[in-house]
Amino acid sequence: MKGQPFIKRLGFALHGLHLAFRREASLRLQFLAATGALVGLIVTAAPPVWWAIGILVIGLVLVAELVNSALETLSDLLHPAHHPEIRAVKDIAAGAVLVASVIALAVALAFCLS
Ligand SMILES: Nc1ncnc2c1ncn2[C@@H]1O[C@H](COP(=O)(O)OP(=O)(O)OP(=O)(O)O)[C@@H](O)[C@H]1O
Repeated sequence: MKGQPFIKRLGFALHGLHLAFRREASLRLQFLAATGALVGLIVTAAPPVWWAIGILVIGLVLVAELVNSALETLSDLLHPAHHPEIRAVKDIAAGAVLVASVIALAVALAFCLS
């Protein structure tokens, strides 16, 4: 499947986003939070630098959540039974989402205090 045209690869990526959004409640929640953050930037007429920072941290959280979802899906397919290493994979991926979310909260706090 290597060397597909760009439009096809774009289709695969959009399919992945659609699947993740349909399957993962946590991604839908993060998306809702991201929408809330963008509305907050609009209503406060935030300066461009805060838009840039806000969009970066929103992207960081959503990307972490998408990678976490992909790893969960792969783990469940390859090893549906309980295994300490599957637990490690899932917990580390969840840790990545936690780190991204704490960074996003810290940025939101800094914005509120600015
Ligand atoms: N096959 C497994 N072996 C060992 N531990 C597992 C396994 N599946 C899940 N776990 C443990 O349960 C936790 C939750 O796993 P699960 O796949 O339900 O992820 P989740 O974060 O609840 O998923 P979602 O993001 O879809 O809500 C994992 O972080 C891990 O600690």
